[in-house]
Amino acid sequence: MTAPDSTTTIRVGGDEGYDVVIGDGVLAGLGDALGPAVKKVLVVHPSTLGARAAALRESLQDRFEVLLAEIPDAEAGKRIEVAAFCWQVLGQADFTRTDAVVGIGGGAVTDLAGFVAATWLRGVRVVQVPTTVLGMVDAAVGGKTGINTNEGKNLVGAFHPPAAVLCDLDLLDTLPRNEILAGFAEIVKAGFIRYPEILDIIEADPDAATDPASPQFRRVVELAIRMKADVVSEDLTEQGLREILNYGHTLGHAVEHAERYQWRHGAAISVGMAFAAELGRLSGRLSDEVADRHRSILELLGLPTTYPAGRWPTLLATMQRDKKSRAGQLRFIVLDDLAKPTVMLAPDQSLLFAAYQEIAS
Ligand SMILES: NC(=O)c1ccc[n+]([C@@H]2O[C@H](COP(=O)([O-])OP(=O)(O)OC[C@H]3O[C@@H](n4cnc5c(N)ncnc54)[C@H](O)[C@@H]3O)[C@@H](O)[C@H]2O)c1
Ligand SMILES: O=C(O)C(=O)C[C@@H](O)[C@H](O)[C@H](O)COP(=O)(O)O
Ligand SMILES: [Zn+2]
Repeated sequence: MTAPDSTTTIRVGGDEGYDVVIGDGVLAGLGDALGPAVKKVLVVHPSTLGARAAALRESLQDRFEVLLAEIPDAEAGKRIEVAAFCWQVLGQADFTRTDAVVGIGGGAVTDLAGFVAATWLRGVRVVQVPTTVLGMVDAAVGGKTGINTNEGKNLVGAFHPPAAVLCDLDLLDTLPRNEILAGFAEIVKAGFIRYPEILDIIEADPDAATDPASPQFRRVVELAIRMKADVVSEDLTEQGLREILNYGHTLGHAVEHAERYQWRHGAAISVGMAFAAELGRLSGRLSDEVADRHRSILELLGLPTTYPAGRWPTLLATMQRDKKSRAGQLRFIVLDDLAKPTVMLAPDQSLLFAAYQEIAS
């Protein structure tokens, strides 16, 4: 496999179509992505990317008035108080509807920055600059924005597609290895629900696949983004098809909540996919081979696939608030086979418990 030294552009369709641009150095295109009408720009970033954000301001300030908003790291940034802080900055700077927000950071930052952009004056332009693998392949693409509440994950939010997504692979140079691996949980998800080629590439050589300099990495990242772009182009507001992107998330979000958001999202989703595989197997939909492949590939990547047995009642209670629930009935995404996701409606409590027993530690 030869590494593409060029830039790839994946178009997301729909009423407000936009490009996801992937490659080395693509951040240089940020000024053009913001567009000619924009006068003021708020760059939202975590402290870990303070130097990057300052450099960005330097590079943009001959064309725009640039403000920086440093927010708390990771999930601590996805809170209403942090959104209120950003609204205050925007208000004090007289941001108008022709101004724009830039989110530079991992998925937590792009979710918060997108939410601020969605709500300020009922919606201003946002350009997303994901700096984690997870942000590039999933969070920054698709226009789902939001924050957490005490009761659960992403319970408040809006669909607000970005004007562009710039996936500058150079930004991954400083990303710790455990964050790269956490991002692979969403790449594996894309492999199970749409592109099994992803699974083959990872299994053939996990070290190469997870090395941002390798052609294998570029291939799996692009396949995952293509999958997400195709799905959200067809169903932005999750009326149907988009629910497949929630594979592993029903239990995964409950694990994040139980862990008070101290676990990586990818790690929680890994446990959630192991659980979804068992649901598929025990309900007679999924072969042992495909179900077992979940655990083996996730463990190959050093991701967790088990969770303490005694936590089941708490997890079950939290899952009731899952956004896919309808009239108090739980709904899970499960597989009939590789690349054949479907909805399982109101599964019996005994089936859920039995599936949990299979992943309980
Ligand atoms: N909106 C969506 O469609 C969507 C999809 C998937 C996940 N998400 C959300 O994304 C979040 C998880 O995103 P994440 O895994 O990127 O976590 P994150 O945003 O918490 O970032 C992980 C850590 O990496 C650090 N970091 C980021 N970029 C770095 C870089 N280039 N170099 C060094 N350190 C860097 C951050 O400071 C943070 O400590 C969750 O809140 C999840 O709910 C949203
Ligand atoms: O984009 C989507 O749709 C997804 O479900 C992608 C998920 O990976 C992501 O974690 C998303 O934030 C979950 O959304 P939620 O609506 O279940 O909170
Ligand atoms: Zn996710």
